[in-house]
Amino acid sequence: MSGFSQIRVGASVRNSSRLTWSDATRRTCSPSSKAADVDLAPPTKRVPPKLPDGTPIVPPQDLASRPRRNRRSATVREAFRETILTPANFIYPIFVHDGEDDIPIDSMPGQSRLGWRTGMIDKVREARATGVNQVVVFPKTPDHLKSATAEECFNPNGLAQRSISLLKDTFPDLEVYTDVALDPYNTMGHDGMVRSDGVILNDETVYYLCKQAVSQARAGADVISPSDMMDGRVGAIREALDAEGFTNVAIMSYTAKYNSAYYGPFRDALASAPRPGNEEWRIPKDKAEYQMDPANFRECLREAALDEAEGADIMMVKPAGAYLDIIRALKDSTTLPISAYQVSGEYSMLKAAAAAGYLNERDAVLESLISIKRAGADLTLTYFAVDAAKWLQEA
Ligand SMILES: NCc1[nH]cc(CCC(=O)O)c1CC(=O)O
Ligand SMILES: [Mg+2]
Repeated sequence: MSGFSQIRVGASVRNSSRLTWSDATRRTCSPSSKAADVDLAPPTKRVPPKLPDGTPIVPPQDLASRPRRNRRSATVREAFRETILTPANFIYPIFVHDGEDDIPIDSMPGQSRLGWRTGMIDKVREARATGVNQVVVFPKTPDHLKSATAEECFNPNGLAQRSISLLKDTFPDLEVYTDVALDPYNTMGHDGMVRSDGVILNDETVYYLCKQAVSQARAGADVISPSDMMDGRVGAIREALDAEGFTNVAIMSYTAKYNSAYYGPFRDALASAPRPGNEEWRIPKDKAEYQMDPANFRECLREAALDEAEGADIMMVKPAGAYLDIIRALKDSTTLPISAYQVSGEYSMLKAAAAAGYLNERDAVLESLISIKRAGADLTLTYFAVDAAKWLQEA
C-alpha cells in the first residue's frame, strides 16, 4: 500500500537518531503514489539521486508549510495556475492606409500600415485563423485631408469608415472596434481642436467626436472607442448613438489614458504627433492638458466613476505594462470589464530587446501579457495578438 509505505518511511526517519539529507528528501518531498513506485520498482531504479560533492548534511527544517510542494511538477503547476491567456481576450490593433501595398512601420518591426482592401483583409483572416476575432482600426490620413477642425473624421466615405464596412462585410462575426479622436485628422496633431493660445477645446471637440462615432456606427462598427480624453465624451457619444438607433453599439472608453512617452511609435505610424506651433498659434508639444499625469493614481478612480456613470461598457487603462497598479485599481472599483492597451512603445521595446538577443521574445511577450491579465485586464489590446495566439497554440 502506497500510503502505508509512505508512513513507514516517514516513521523510520523520525525515529532515526542519525538523519541524512537523502532520508529527509524522501520523507518530505515524495508524494505517496511516487513512494509506491519506488518500493515496487526493480533495484536499479531505487538508486537514490546523487548529491553534488560537498553538499552539507543537515536535518530537515521543521516546516509546516513548504510552498514549493505546489510547484513541484508541470502537472501541479498547471493545475494551480490562476491566469490563463486565450486569444479570445486579445484585440489586435491594425493600421490601414488608402493604397494597395503594405508599408512597414520602421519603429514597429513586424507591423505595417496595411492596404485597406488587400493587406488588411489578409491580416485579419490570419488573425482569425489563430482565434483572434477582435480588431481596432487606425487609419493613416494623408496630409491633404487633414484640417484644424478635423472634419475628415466623420466623412461617411473616409478611410476609417470604408475599412470598417469592408471588414464587417467580409467577416460579419468579427468584433470591430474604432478609434474616436481627432489626432489622425488634425493638422496640429492633437486629439482635440487647438485654440490659438494653445488651449485644447473640450466641448467643441466632443461635438465632432459624436459625429465621428455615429459615422463609424453607420459603417457597421461594433464598439466605439474614444481615445481622446475630453471630459463628458462618453455620455455625449452614448446619447448620440442612441438618438440614431445604435443602442447595441458599445463604448469602450479610454478611461485612464496617461500622457505617456510610449506612444511614440504609434505617432510615427500615423504621422500624428503634435506639430510645432508659432508666435500666432501656440500648439502644445505634448498632450498633458488632457491625458493623465503618469505621477497620479487617485485621478484614475475619478475618471472611472465618471465613465461608468456616463454609460461606458468597457473601461481601458493605457499604457498597460507600466500601469498595472491602475489596471488593478479600476478592476476593483467597478463591475465593468476592464481592458488594457499594451501600446506601441511597449511592443517596440520588446521587439528591440529580442532582436538584440537580450530577451527571448516568446517568453518575454507571454510574460508581459500574463502580467497584464493578472493585474485585472479582461481584454488586452496588443500588437502581439497574432504572434501570441500562435505561441499559445504551440504550447
Ligand atoms: N488618440 C490617439 C491615440 N490612440 C491610440 C494611441 C496610442 C497607441 C499606441 O501607442 O500603440 C494614441 C496616441 C496618442 O494618444 O498620442
Ligand atoms: Mg474622462
